[in-house]
Amino acid sequence: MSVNYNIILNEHAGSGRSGQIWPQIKAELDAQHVAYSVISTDYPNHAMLLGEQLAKKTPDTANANTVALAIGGDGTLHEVLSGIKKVVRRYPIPVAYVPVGSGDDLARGIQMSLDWKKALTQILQCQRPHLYNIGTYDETIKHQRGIFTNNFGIGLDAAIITKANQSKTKVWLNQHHMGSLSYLASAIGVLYNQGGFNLMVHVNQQRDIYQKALLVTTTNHPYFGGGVQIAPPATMLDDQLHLVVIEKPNFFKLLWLVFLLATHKHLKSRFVHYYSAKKIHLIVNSIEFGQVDGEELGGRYYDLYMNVDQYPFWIDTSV
Ligand SMILES: Nc1ncnc2c1ncn2[C@@H]1O[C@H](COP(=O)(O)OP(=O)(O)OP(=O)(O)O)[C@@H](O)[C@H]1O
Repeated sequence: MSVNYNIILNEHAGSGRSGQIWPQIKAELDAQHVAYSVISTDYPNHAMLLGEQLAKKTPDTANANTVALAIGGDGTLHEVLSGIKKVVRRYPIPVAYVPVGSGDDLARGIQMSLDWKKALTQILQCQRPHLYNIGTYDETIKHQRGIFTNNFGIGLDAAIITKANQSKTKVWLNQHHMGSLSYLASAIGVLYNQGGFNLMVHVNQQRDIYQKALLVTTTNHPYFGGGVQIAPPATMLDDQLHLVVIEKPNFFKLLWLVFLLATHKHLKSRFVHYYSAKKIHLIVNSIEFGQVDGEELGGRYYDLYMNVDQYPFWIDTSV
């Protein structure tokens, strides 16, 4: 099947690494006589509008050969897919991305190559769409709906992402091809300052109340923060959302928890609670940082309903 790739390019992803690599990607596409068009983002969140425009102009027919190809990080793919999903379609447009951002956690989550050349091959040699889980959310206080390919986080992870996105260290680490460390670098200061908050979790018939939640992350796959395995058992193929709640211990136990997290043993800790379900309802009645796929939501209250859905990706990770 001959495919037409509609490229949405964020040259700013990976603190500009994406823009540096793009000429090489273009040369590869031209050498392989791939059919494509390309539009660059002009401002933050522009990829969402470009995704929406693509969904509006693409005929809603079976066997359409359009693929939306994001070039950037997880945030760029998130924006493209969010824009596409604004348009109700019978036949969804498959999405793909070349992971050239800072964290690239989705690529890790679906076991896609983190090397852009190999990742491009996994896209170009794909023969059919592959269905993966995505999350959908409905936040009823601010009446905000959306999707997440990776995770929706409240508390510590969101505070770390907010700090990383504002830090000069992220730029330096990206320039030295260590972008995934940028979240770790920001974690150090935030760990000490982040307070515990009140959380209600409603999953299936069960309601749990936490007085001092520190991190509340609902995820589709194991990774957040550039390769940290927050939910090791999660997979994007199991039709489930995975929720990890970490309660705030004292500072020394927190350092021990960080060690457990680094060695993937944190789920055994009494401060860590793990849920797996198709639907998750969370209430947070204090103002806490939030993040969706690494994009900052700012500080806010939450009355959050999340569901699992599926979406076609034009990526063949067996290549
Ligand atoms: N033209 C632009 N000017 C400034 N910012 C832009 C522009 N286009 C996109 N952006 C912003 O760039 C940000 C970073 O993109 P993205 O999240 O894809 O990369 P990253 O943060 O480096 O990687 P990751 O999400 O994988 O950690 C997004 O918030 C996006 O809105």
